[in-house]
Amino acid sequence: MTTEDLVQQIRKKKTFLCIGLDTDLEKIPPHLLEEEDPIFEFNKAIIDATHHLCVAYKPNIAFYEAYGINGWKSLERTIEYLNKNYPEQFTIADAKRGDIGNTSARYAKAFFEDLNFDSITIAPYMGKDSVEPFLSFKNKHTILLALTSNIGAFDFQTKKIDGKELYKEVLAISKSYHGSQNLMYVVGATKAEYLTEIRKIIPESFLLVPGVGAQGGSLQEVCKYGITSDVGLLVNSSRGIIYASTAMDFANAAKEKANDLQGQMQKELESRNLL
Ligand SMILES: O=C(O)c1cc(=O)[nH]c(=O)n1[C@@H]1O[C@H](COP(=O)(O)O)[C@@H](O)[C@H]1O
Repeated sequence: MTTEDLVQQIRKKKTFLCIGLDTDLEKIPPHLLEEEDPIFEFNKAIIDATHHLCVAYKPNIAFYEAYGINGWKSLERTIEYLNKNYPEQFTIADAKRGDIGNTSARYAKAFFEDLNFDSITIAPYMGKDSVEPFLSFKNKHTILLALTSNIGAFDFQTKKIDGKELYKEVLAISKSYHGSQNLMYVVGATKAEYLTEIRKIIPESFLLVPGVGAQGGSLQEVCKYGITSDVGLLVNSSRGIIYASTAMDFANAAKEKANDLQGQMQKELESRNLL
């Protein structure tokens, strides 16, 4: 999917919500455990109930790898279901990969070609040759971790090197990578006040912003500091939406939560004349 297609979807649906499919057998409604593939059945129900309220889905790969071959099969069925039934959705493999060049090239093949995701999250720590193999895929997007939502972000990301915070170096240096037009960045919603500085370095790039909902980030603050004329934001919520209820009505409860966020997003877009 191109960035232009994504922007068009955001304007059409009046939402920049990304729903995180962090599907955990210990948290899904117990009645689903009787199904042959409970993870897929849960995802399918959530997707069918919420697709009109969001523009992206982000399965976090850890939640699938945790169940071995069966988990991987559930992931495969989920991305196939999305690509077949909702091809307008932007899909994010939250895999946080990145390795020496030839290994990164294999990760890229796995997620972009075999599974056919639109994008993948990547850790920038190993540098240029670990990121560029992902950037060589046309209309596929590489979402580089810049300033993450967790407390550990302060261990390294905000530390200064030659007087400049490391996350700012990640943003500035990555712009020189071959294929950098395919880059997006992760900035945690819990770090919204940093977005003013971030936008000085990457004024237009799309940001994946997790941390609204369970981690307490504010959608309004994220918009205040991070929104662009093309919106430039995908705001993710996982647990806050998908685990709204563990009863039979779980998909409907998830829809209500997504609907609430969509309404707030529409308000933010309308108040800035971005629709
Ligand atoms: O790359 C991510 O998506 C990510 C980056 C980050 O800085 N913080 C963060 O929470 N995430 C992911 O976003 C999701 C957040 O989930 P909730 O806190 O349940 O909404 C999880 O899948 C995290 O792994």
